[in-house]
Amino acid sequence: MLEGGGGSRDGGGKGGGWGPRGGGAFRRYSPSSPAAAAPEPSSGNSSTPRVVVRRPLVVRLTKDIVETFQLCNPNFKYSEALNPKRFLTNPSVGVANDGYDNSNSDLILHMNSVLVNIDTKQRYYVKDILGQGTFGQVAKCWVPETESYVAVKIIKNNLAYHRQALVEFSILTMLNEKLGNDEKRHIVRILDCFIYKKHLCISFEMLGSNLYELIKMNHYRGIPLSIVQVFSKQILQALVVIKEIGIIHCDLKPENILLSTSTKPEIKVIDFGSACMEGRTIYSYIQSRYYRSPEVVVGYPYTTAIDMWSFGCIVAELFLGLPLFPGASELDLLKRMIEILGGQPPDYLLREAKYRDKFFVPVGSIYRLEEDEACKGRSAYRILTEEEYEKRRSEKPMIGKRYFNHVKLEDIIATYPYRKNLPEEEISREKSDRLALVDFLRGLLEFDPVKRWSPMQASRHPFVTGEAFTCPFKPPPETPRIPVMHTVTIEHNPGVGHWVAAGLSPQVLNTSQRIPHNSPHFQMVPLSHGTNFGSLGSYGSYNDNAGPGSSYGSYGDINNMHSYFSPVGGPSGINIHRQVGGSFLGVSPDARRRPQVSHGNGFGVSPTGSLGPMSLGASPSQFTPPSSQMQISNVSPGKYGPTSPARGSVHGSPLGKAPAVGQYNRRRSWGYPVASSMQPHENPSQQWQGHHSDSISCSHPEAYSRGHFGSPSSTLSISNQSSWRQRMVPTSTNQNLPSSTMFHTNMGSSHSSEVSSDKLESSPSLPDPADWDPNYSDDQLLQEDGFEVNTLASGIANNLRLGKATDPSLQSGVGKASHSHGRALPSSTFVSSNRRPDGQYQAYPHTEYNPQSAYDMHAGYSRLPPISQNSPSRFGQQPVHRYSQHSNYMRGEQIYQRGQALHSNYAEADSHSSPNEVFGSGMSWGRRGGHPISTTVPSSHGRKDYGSIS
Ligand SMILES: Nc1ncnc2c1ncn2[C@@H]1O[C@H](COP(=O)(O)OP(=O)(O)OP(=O)(O)O)[C@@H](O)[C@H]1O
Repeated sequence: MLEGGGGSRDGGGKGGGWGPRGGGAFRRYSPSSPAAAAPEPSSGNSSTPRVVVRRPLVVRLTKDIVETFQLCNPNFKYSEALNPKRFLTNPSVGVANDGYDNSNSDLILHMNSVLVNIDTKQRYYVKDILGQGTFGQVAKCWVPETESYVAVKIIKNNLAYHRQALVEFSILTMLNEKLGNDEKRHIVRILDCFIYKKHLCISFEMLGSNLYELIKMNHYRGIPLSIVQVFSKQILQALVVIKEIGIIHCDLKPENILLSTSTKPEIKVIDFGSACMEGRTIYSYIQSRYYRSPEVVVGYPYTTAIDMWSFGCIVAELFLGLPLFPGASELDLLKRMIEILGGQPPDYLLREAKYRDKFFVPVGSIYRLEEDEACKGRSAYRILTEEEYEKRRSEKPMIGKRYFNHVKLEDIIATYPYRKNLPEEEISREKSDRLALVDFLRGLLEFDPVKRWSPMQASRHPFVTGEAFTCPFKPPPETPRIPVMHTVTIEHNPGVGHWVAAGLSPQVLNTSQRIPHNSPHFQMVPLSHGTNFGSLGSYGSYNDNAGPGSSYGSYGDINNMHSYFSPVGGPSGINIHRQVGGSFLGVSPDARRRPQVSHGNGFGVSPTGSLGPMSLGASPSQFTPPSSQMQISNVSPGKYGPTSPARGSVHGSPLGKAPAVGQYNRRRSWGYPVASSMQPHENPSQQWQGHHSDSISCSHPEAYSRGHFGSPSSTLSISNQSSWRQRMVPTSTNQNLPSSTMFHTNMGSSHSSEVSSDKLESSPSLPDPADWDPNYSDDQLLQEDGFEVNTLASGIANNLRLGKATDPSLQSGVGKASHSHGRALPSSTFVSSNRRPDGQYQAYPHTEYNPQSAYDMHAGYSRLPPISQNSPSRFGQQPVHRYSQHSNYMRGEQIYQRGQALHSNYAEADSHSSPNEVFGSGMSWGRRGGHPISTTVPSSHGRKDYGSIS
């Protein structure tokens, strides 16, 4: 760079530095200036330009560049808007929604994009992408007012995803309300919800890495038991609440448990996008395979107990660093369970299981009585051998390698290498802790869902409480009842309903649906009129005993008992307009049956205090006047994209989350005939024998009631959570909800929706899962149950429309209320669908790999080191491998990697690490002296190469 001595402010640049501050480098441009007019001669006189090299060139060229330019030209003005955009969304070419959306229906985001909640004027400045998937994108956003970051999930401009996101929103809002400001809350906070450019946006508190990433950072060595214990306790606290309000998460796995940004070891459960209500289980293809419960695998009606199975798998994996059941296929998964745990799913369950014959063969009379002494201990079914399976299905089952040196759970845990240099007394303490762990896992990984411990029971285990473990744990009864009058207040509003101002009912009952007989689940359930319970948490139920239809949150009688789900009243972004007697987001799946209900018979359940009318689980009378009939389309939910837990579905769900496919083969299918999912609760007089117990009886199944959620006065509004750090939305008496996301019930509009949706779904074919999923078969695309078509999300979407269009974007697209249909329909892109031979549709998102996804979700939030794009999230890996079989086993591949890495790394074991070191520098804890992996495969693949586990 030339420095004109004459022009230099410090007299020839002597000691003046370079640039505007140092002077000497530039001077204001002036046409009359000799320097500007003509270069100075390069002779050796005093005005000879000279090269000044004081700081690195790049620094000199860029530091204070704006001021430098302004010095040169006072008219120069810096405008960020003129900067070239750094796109965060890929592809970044706008092809729909006036150029705002890409071909995947994703909102095209770039650095510093601003998302605005039009109602509250809250602005979110996009700084990065935290995750991208079929649902849309999760962006890390800056909120200037609070000077903090939030995670905003921006849903694709697509009806199916939109609906599904509403379900997630509803459920999370409900959970958030339930939790209030509970210190011990371990469920992600939802902060705001709004529509921006036709995209539903949900903002969450910002969290850090997930548990899988944590394990990975620890080189797939288990984390110390003390940490496992802390996390277990917290996850259980979350599960207690989730169960209390009758929700099944359906996708619990390490990836969906995130570390909080606090300095304590604290986790939060995320991703309720697959969740459903107990008793309203539509989809049988749920849960990520490694964490899939046996009853789900064999197709038996499931309950919240499936989350406990997943939880057991997670606990084991946290300790071992490896998944306990890394099944390469469902047969393999079952075989591993049977091998490691001993035993198998009980006969009563197999008898009723939809897919029993796919995995089991009868080896005796299936009608023999379990109590029959001669048959005791012997099952009427045996799992198929690989050969039998192949013969039956004309395809070889995928069988993965075994990674542990031992077969039985007890041995795997006991022989897992201790951390190096552990003092003797530490070793003996850990030995005892491991015994407790085994006992704990036994209660969670119980084949019989009835005997499997509930969250409340598990949380009493010495492994969690830290008490000395001496003998097999006998859990307390599940739902000890407490007198209702001590816990609830009831308002009676004739014609409107009752509101139990406390708690939400945990359990759903729909006795009108298939109830397996001869099942410990159901056979002992003496139902009678008026014995429907709206239970209050897991500690009590309210027995109104007032006759048919008088149950809280349910209606009907023994033959037709229904429950409701009207979860949202609204967090800040959502409003509910009550029309024709009430409106709700998350209508009752039973809507079609409402005519059966007599007006005013039902009761609603409402959380205490802040909630007004219109409850979640309100009586039908509150939702639907006798004269009006909520109609929900009879078409299959899947047709429109089930709101399924099966979002990730590679198999079926139009919401198929392609990105997730690569990691877990998250095959899911559509609903199966919903069977009643009564959750028995034990007769208080009976003592559970824990997992050793054989005697389980069901007393009254609890009617599923829902506390009011979304009252108009509402209260449920997120903005009421005054202590929330991220309080985006000003408390407003006007339901705190942005007009942009107001929902109106639209009675009787289902048919039109059907038509609309049909159109949407008629797009061209996409890859068939059969092409890449080894386990795929058409019959696994589960048929939808006609009744259950109208479930949670379906209800939400089919019967609501986005109202008040203060957001211009609502004039069309997702936000647009269809006059005739009353439905929110995206104007532009929809998930491509593929009509299957069985008449159902499948839709697949056009998700592409996003090379830009080297997201640093940790920066500034977690003390954990940043994770490279290719390492951590099994979801973060986008669909390069989407339709590849290999992609399904990516994690297995990692196991190979682990096997290799272990040998070199274990020497640095730090035996004295404390739990808190997890969050301190490095991962100095959890290192072990060896590893129980028996099969070490040459690691020719890098982490990016997602090879097969087998
Ligand atoms: N509150 C949060 N804080 C930080 N990151 C988050 C948060 N919520 C989500 N993420 C990131 O975004 C990713 C996707 O979020 P989420 O799991 O809710 O979406 P999803 O479509 O349901 O994903 P999945 O395919 O894993 O089921 C997560 O894996 C996580 O990395």
